[in-house]
Amino acid sequence: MHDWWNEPCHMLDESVRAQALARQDQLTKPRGALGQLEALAVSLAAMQGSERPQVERLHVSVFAGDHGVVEEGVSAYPQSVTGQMLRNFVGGGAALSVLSKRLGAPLEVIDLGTVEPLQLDGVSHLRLGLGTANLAREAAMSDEQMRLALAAGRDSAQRAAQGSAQLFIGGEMGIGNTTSASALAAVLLPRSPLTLVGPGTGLDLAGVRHKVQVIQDAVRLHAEHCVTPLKALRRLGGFEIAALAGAYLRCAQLGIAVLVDGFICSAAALCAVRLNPACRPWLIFAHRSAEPGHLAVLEALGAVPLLDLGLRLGEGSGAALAVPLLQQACALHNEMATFVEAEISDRTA
Ligand SMILES: Cc1cc2ncn([C@H]3O[C@H](COP(=O)(O)O)[C@@H](O)[C@H]3O)c2cc1C
Ligand SMILES: O=C(O)c1cccnc1
Repeated sequence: MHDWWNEPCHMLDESVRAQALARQDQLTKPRGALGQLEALAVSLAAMQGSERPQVERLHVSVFAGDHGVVEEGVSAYPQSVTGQMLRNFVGGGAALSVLSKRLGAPLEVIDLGTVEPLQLDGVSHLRLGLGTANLAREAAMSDEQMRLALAAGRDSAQRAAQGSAQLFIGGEMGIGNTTSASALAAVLLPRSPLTLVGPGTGLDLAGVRHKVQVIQDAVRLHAEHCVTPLKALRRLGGFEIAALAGAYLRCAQLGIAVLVDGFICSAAALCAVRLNPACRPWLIFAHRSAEPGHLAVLEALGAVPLLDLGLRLGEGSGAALAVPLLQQACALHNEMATFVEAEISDRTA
C-alpha cells in the first residue's frame, strides 16, 4: 500500500526567512527585544513564503475516538463522555467551541469511532470501530484502521488547503487518550512510563500508580514489536492520535503551518516527526501542558512552547489560546516602523 506520509514536505522559503530576519533587526526596538515573537514571525514568513505573514484564516478540526484501554480503569471519567462531548462541540459549549468561535474559525468535528455514536448535525462520521482495542492486551488498531485514521487526518489538511488556511489546529477528544499518548511516548522516546504518566482528567495518586502499572505492562507487551514508528502507532495509538499525525504530515507536505496543542497532540506530532522528520519545521508548539510527560516529548522534538498556563484539557484548547499571540507577532512584524521610517537613530551609544 502507498505510504503517502513519506512523500517530501514543502520547503520553507529561506530567502524570505533572511528578508524577514533583516526586517526584524530594522524595527524600532532593541534587537531581539520581542523574544520568541520575533522568531515566530520569521518562521511564519518562511513557511508562508511571504515577508508579511498572516494568521487570519484558520482551519480547526477536532478528532474523536474511544480507547479500549479504559476498561483497565485508567481515566477518572467514563468512556461514554467522548461521544457525549461531540454534542457539546457542535452545540458550542466545549472549551474549544468557545475559543474557536471567538477566533471566528469554524470547527470541524470528526467522529472516528466512539462507543456511543450519536447522529448529530455538524459531526462527520468516519467510524473505524467502537473505539480501539484494549492496548493493555492487544494491538490498539488493525493496520487498516490505522491507515484510515491517518487518511482522515490527511483529508482534513487537504480541506484546510482548499480553504487557503494559513494555520491548522488539530484537536482531540478521547477518554483514556493520556494513557495511549504516554505509552507512545514511553516507546518512542524511549523513557520509563514512571516519569511520563500523570493524572489526565484527574486521577488520584492511587489511580496514577495503577495507570503507570497498566502502561508499564503494555510497553512490556508491545515494545519488541514496535520496531518502526508506524508499528508503535498501530499498537499503542488511538484513532484521533493517528488522524492528528496524518493531518500534521499532510499540512507539512502542503505547506500549511500547524499549531500543536498539548500532551496528546504532541504525542501525535512525535509520531509524525518519526514517520517523516521533514515535517518538523511546520510544527509550532502552543503550550506546555500540566501532564508531566509533555515536557519530555517537547524536549525530544526540540520544541519551545509559547505558553505555560497549567492547562490540562486538550481538545486543541491551548492551541486556540495561542492564536492571538501568533496574530500579534505578525502584526508587530508587519506594521512596526523601521528606524529609518521613524527617524530614530539605530546606533548603539
Ligand atoms: C468533560 C471532559 C471534556 C474534555 N475535553 C478534553 N478532555 C481530555 O481528557 C481526555 C483524556 O484524559 P484521560 O486519559 O484521563 O481520560 C481526553 O478526552 C482529552 O481530550 C476532556 C475530558 C472530559 C472528562
Ligand atoms: O495536554 C493534554 O493534551 C491533555 C492533558 C490532560 C487531559 N487531556 C489532554
